[in-house]
Amino acid sequence: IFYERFEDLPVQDFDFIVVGGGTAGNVVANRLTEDEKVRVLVLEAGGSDKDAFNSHVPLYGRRLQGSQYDWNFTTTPQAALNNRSIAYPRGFIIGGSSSINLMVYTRGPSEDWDRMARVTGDSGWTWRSIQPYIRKNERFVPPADHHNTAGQFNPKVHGFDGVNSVTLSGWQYSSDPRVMEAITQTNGEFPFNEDMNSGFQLGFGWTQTTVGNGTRSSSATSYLGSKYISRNNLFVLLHAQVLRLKQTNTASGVANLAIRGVQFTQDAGSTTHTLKASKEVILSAGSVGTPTILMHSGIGDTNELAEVGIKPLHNLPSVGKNLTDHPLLALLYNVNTTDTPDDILRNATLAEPFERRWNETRTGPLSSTQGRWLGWFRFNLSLPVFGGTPDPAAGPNSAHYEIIIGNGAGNPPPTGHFLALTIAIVAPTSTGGLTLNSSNPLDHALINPNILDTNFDLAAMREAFFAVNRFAAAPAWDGYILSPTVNITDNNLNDFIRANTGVIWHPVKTAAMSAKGADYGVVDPDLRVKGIAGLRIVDASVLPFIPTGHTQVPTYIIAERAADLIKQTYHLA
Ligand SMILES: Cc1cc2nc3c(=O)[nH]c(=O)nc-3n(C[C@H](O)[C@H](O)[C@H](O)COP(=O)(O)OP(=O)(O)OC[C@H]3O[C@@H](n4cnc5c(N)ncnc54)[C@H](O)[C@@H]3O)c2cc1C
Repeated sequence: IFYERFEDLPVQDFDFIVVGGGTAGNVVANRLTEDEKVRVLVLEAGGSDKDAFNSHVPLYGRRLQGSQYDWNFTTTPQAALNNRSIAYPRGFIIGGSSSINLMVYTRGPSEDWDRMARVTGDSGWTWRSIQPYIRKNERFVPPADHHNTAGQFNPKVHGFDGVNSVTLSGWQYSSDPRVMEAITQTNGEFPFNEDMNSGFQLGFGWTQTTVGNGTRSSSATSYLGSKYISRNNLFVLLHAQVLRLKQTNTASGVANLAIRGVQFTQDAGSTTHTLKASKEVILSAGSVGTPTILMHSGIGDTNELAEVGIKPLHNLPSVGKNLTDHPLLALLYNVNTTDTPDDILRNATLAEPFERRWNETRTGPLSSTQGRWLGWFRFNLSLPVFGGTPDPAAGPNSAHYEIIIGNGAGNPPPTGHFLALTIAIVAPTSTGGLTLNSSNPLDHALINPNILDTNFDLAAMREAFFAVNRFAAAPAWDGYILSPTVNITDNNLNDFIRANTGVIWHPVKTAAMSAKGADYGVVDPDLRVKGIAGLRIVDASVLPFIPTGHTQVPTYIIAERAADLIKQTYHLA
């Protein structure tokens, strides 16, 4: 049941307290409360998604950025991006970032998972081992327009009985068949892949999204859907911002440190409450929230904490380190058609009939995202431009860059119709970090993804730019693409990249998993915090490498397995 005020909670003793009702946190809360004897409290800083219209309409997904449902973080000035600070959205709403993201569904290549298993020494993370968790999460459903999807995905590699809806686009645009034509015309450089979620990702395929019945499927709409939230052992307290974790034993010495207490506020710190879990606290506040809470609790690099006036409790220098994200560069092309969502996105009057249609039938252009196709490709690393960098990819079948084909501009200017060919570098080598600005847990942390810091990442962006130009030059686009919206030559390309690159909002690694006994990392492969009893981390921050794909599905998979690991520990049903 959802609660708005601490005073309304009917009980105060819980087996588990989940910090953050986001993508991962709601999975854990759902699975643990399958056992009726277990009582779970979720503390979520944001509010309800009920009236968040833009969160439910797939086409309007971008409108959540910068809204009341966003934490509205910004990065520190990014040296390689002309010192620009860029917006760093994270969901401030039940469902977390799954309620504000762009819904792309990618599991990454099998090599991502096998590398994670290898490095952490836990075979439970291999591609083969995680298959049951993919199935527990995924419910593949027909698209909103019920078109024939034969050849657009491979049903053999999908789950149809999970909790979280996944589908193909339910609205077709005239650009779509041209993509297929361009694929066949580009001499095998950009091959077709029927299903990038099979474990083999390379090539172009149709975008799969976390949408069902023309509506966003978030961890809130799915894992906290009506049949689960009505459980009388599941309690979700909204508007509850966790400030710190609290030690719950008094014995000194790291080996005995136990943390099962949580201090939180519902009124920006005027009043605080402290609750204790009898079994575990599960930290699921995301790649920004989780290291921030750890550090304010005295868990992190002891010297750095002392510098901002925080009393160190437990030295774990990897907390907040190695923050990594995917650099993103959108290339817009003017097109010779009005069959794009640009008009709907910029003009409320033109949007009105489509909104009515969506309200009545959950169909039409609002039922789908702008993302049409995704392509995953590798560079020839022997090119001098890469300067001998060892292959940063997870393996020989894992991509270095991604091309996202979107219909229409993300934020359309007042006139024009567009095709967006957006580049993401999915095997970046730059890493940054997250540190505290002050000892006040209500202050935002300093977030530095250090985008394009390395020569490899800049060279990769340049090469991907040339690749996109080759794809856009295919005859299939004759009469459709009129021109790029900006004139870029080899000479001004670096300037263009530095002035326009952003991120795709996939921060990871800030509380990374490492092998048991490793002298780095924050959690063991079973996601328990190293050297602390009673505390686990379950969210994107534990990923030890940035996925070769978008991060929500890896997060869901980690959360599904984490729930199983917790159940095993306590012999739960
Ligand atoms: C704009 C945007 C677009 C994206 N697009 C895609 C996409 O298309 N496909 C994809 O795969 N991935 C996408 N991602 C990334 C993906 O959504 C995230 O990687 C994933 O959702 C992270 O899940 P999480 O559980 O780690 O964190 P979150 O889902 O962010 O959950 C963290 C939760 O903790 C809460 N919280 C934080 N601090 C506190 C605190 N102190 N007290 C209480 N609660 C707290 C937050 O409010 C939030 O609800 C996108 C992300 C963004 C922001």
